[in-house]
Amino acid sequence: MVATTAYDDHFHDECGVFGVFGHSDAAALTALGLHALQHRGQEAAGIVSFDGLQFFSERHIGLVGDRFSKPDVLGRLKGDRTIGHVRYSTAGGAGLRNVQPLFAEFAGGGFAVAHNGNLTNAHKLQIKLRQGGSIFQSTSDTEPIIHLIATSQEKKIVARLTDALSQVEGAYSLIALTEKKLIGVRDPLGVRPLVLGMIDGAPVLTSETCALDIIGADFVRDIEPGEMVVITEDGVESYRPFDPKPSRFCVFEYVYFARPDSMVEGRNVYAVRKQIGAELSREAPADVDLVIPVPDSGTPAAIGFAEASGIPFDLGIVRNHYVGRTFIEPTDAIRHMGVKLKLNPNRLLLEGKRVVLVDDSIVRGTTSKKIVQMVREAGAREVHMRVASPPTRDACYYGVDTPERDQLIASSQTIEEIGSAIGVDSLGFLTIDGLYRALGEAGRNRDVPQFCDACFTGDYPTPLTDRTEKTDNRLRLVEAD
Ligand SMILES: O=P(O)(O)OC[C@H]1O[C@H](OP(=O)(O)OP(=O)(O)O)[C@H](O)[C@@H]1O
Ligand SMILES: NC(=O)CC[C@H](N)C(=O)O
Ligand code: SF4
Ligand SMILES: [Mg+2]
Repeated sequence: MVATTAYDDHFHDECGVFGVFGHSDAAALTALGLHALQHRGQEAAGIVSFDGLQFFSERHIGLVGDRFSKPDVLGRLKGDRTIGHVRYSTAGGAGLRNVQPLFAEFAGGGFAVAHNGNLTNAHKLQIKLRQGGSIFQSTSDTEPIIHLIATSQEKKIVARLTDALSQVEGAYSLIALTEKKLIGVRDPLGVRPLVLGMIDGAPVLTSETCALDIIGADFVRDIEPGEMVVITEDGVESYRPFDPKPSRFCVFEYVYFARPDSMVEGRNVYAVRKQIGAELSREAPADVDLVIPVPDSGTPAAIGFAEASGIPFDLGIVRNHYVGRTFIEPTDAIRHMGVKLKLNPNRLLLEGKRVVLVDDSIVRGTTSKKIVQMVREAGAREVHMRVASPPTRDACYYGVDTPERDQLIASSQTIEEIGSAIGVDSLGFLTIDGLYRALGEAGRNRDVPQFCDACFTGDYPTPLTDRTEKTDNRLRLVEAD
């Protein structure tokens, strides 16, 4: 049986995109770029290329390395321009028909699109489009964009895409490939990242700079919120098709999602996480012998906590790196081993010690409870916990697959109650202003918040139309993956 592990309760990464225009190794570079973005989505991956005559598409369930490392697969992706995607589904299920890039034949030629984000009015749009005659091939929230482009009254693809995107709500960093163009666009709030790079004179668009590093491309700049870049053989052109708005980049990218070695909106993610740990040590100090990270996601904040507090840092929990997000679970007994499949206490180090565990976030609290128990059983005398983000009280609708609000422990329990539920001697969270300070701000601007922080504050920066209108979008065809 292939089942989801006990870790499936948490915030999942989202998706990653990568595109290159005008390079003889386009498909191989894209596969490498997607490999660097694997942390953003492990369910499926896909690449579409164009060779001047035809488009080629390879979309597979599974990891990039498993599916896109073979010469025959890359050999089928002919041409000097490609776009690719790694997916963690937020809408429509994980089946192959929802794996991106999505592709459509328009009157004006082929069109492939890869999307990071999630649309909050996709169901409503789907219903309206179906009533108008559209036939949907997937249940992905990305597909309505294709139908909106197809039915647009505008002439040129850039105007048609703008027309389509002006009707969608939510978050998107998109890249699209046509016969003549590679297009990149970020939603007006810039919730998800997108950067421009350059390799051997060929422009690259991708989610994070770590995907530029792996192929040796230079980082050129972030695509701005609300900006559309159109790359052709003549170069890179920039458009501002939407009304300007104050940006609301996802603060959780800094806390958890982005890779620590990426530069995101001008900040190094690792440096921000260390700064977050330093803020946390000032806001919620702990009188202990050791700072222990919950690996890997809690490690940079724990280093920052230790440096700022002067308390020694040590690896009191060791992680098994070969545990995937989903794997074969032969029996229930093994499934119930839960967190031990992934994490193991470093007993000699913990015995008799007062320790503070530092993790990036508490979602349902189930992992934290098991880790605390495990560290106590390994002999720790006191176990305190400090969390490098505010309590997660609300779900995300912008490209991150989160449990619903009622599954989030902080939505119904106070910090003291969470502390006793997970069994710690003391529990402290970073405040929302502390998080903003770690990002170099004086604090959260209540009138015009500088980031999206809705999962901490409930302050959603766009309408949540499908949710508020309870739009029904039942899956009519259920396919095997
Ligand atoms: O409060 P809980 O619901 O129990 O879970 C919280 C944990 O879940 C995430 O890690 P996860 O184990 O998913 O993966 P990671 O290795 O990416 O940190 C997160 O980083 C916390 O460590
Ligand atoms: N996590 C994402 O960004 C996913 C993109 C898109 N919403 C999908 O479900 O495929
Ligand atoms: S709700 Fe949270 S995870 Fe989602 S975009 Fe906003 S800050 Fe990021
Ligand atoms: Mg974690």
